[in-house]
Amino acid sequence: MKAIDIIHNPFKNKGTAFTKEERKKLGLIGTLPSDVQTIEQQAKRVYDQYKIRPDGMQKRKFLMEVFNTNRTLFYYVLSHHIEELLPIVYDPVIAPAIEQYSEIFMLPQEAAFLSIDDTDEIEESLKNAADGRDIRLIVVTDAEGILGIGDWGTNGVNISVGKLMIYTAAAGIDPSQVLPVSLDVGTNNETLLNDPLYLGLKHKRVTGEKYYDMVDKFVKSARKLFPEVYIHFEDFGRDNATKILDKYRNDIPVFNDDVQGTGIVCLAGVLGALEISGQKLTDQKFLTFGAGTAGMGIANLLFKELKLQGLSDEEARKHFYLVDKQGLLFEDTEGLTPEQKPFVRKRSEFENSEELTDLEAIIKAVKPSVMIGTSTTPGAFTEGAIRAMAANTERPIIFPISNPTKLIEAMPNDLLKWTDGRALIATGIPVQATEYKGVNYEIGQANNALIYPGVGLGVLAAKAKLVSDEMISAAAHSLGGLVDTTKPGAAVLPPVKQIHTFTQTVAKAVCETAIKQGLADDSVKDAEAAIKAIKWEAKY
Ligand SMILES: NC(=O)c1ccc[n+]([C@@H]2O[C@H](COP(=O)([O-])OP(=O)(O)OC[C@H]3O[C@@H](n4cnc5c(N)ncnc54)[C@H](O)[C@@H]3O)[C@@H](O)[C@H]2O)c1
Ligand SMILES: O=C(O)C[C@H](O)C(=O)O
Ligand SMILES: [Mn+2]
Repeated sequence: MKAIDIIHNPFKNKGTAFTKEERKKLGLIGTLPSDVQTIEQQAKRVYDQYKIRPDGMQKRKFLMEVFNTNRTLFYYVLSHHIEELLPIVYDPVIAPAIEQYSEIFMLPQEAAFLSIDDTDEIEESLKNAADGRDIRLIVVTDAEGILGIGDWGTNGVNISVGKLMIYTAAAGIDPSQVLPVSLDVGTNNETLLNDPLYLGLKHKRVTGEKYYDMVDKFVKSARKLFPEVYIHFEDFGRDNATKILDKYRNDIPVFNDDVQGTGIVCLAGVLGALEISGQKLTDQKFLTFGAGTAGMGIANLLFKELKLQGLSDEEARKHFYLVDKQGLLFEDTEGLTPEQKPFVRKRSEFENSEELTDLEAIIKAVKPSVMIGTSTTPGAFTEGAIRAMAANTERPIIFPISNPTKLIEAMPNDLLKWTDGRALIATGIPVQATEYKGVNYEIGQANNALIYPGVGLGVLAAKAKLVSDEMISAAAHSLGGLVDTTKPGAAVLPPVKQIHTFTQTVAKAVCETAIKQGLADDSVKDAEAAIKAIKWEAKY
């Protein structure tokens, strides 16, 4: 290999840290400045440069340069400053980076770009992008529902890249074993279609059979080329997310982060909140505001949990109230999705069912104790609605988790004010602790990023054949007991700064459950040892 190929390969490059011996052996003599640096010195240089960049996007662009040049150094810096850098490489700054992808494009970041216009090239494309690497984990998106910002076509590849960064920084997944994938099926985003710089296919989204055939071809080619690969689906549209998950989940290890990852982090958050309030899950009434991919993923996981706690199917269903664009969802509501149908209510339960299209009126009629917002509607949790909720519930559990920041249903400081400090809150984006009447309230981050890296590490360590409901439930429960709930203002979830530790906890729970269920590879007997064996560290 030529010197230039080594220095320009982010998996191999060590930059100024190549030792004298390595420089000699690799033909790098004279291609670098003389001083040989340690990774600590390089990291200081990177971090100092990062600090002087003026805003989130500039900081992100700078970090992407490091990512493009030297993966080990990038992950060293990212994992040492995870709390500070997470919002830059991931949500919320990832949102404008996706919107501007075509304009600021520099390098394809070793992603695989699959085109619906050339489906016979899918296998070849995956192979080229992997470039001989042993791929164990794929994050794939068709970008129809990027966060809450909608359809971003091939620009959405950034979410695959960003989610994978967190896998490595939080859980120690080997970055040379991952592959971001963009399924380019076209876009319905007019801004992109009219943008001469747009880098994706310039036609409307292909749907129906042709679309599902492409997804299938991708899944089959990926499993053929990389027989153990675990496939994480991200930000597919509402009509496809659960459908695709259900198609594959009984055969191969797959995960839909918006459905399952969000379900796990919200269940963990609700359990954390109930630890603080001292209440029981089976006594709660759940209102999901936004009954789409994430909202139904959350409702379904809470529903399964109620059943695990002894409730019958029928009893458990009674605990749920779904609200979507149409208002409270009833049996006769037009446009129900297959996921929503099992959870709808009867009009006869309410005297004023016709009026239940407005959140405040719904809250007054339903009296929920838990409300989770995945509606992509900023400010939807109004003062009136929240005061109405607080009037019926001592410790209302309120999670406005729509992303990015501009779409959040309410900000924690308002929720605390409107409930006189009684609300138990978690948000999707990171929010600083906030003071109210002398108490410092820590705000838990109910973002699936707290969960999916640990789930993935557990699945990969187990070499799991499938991702079962039991593994999902074990992940949600494993976060319990990590927060000191006796402290006034305690968060409902553990803080991001502890992500390295609790990711291990989640991974162990997932891997142990796989072993117990006979879903792990026969060679895997001890979860902790299996996790340790695959953990990658950012060092030369
Ligand atoms: N924090 C997390 O970990 C996390 C995870 C997944 C999704 N999310 C966020 O949740 C939001 C939704 O994501 P999704 O994947 O479920 O999208 P989705 O499109 O599948 O679902 C959104 C739902 O909200 C409904 N909706 C729109 N306007 C509404 C209104 N005014 N009132 C009530 N409902 C309304 C839509 O009809 C749809 O059913 C996004 O902002 C996303 O960023 C957060
Ligand atoms: O990406 C995130 O921040 C969480 C989630 O997957 C989302 O779609 O909003
Ligand atoms: Mn998502």
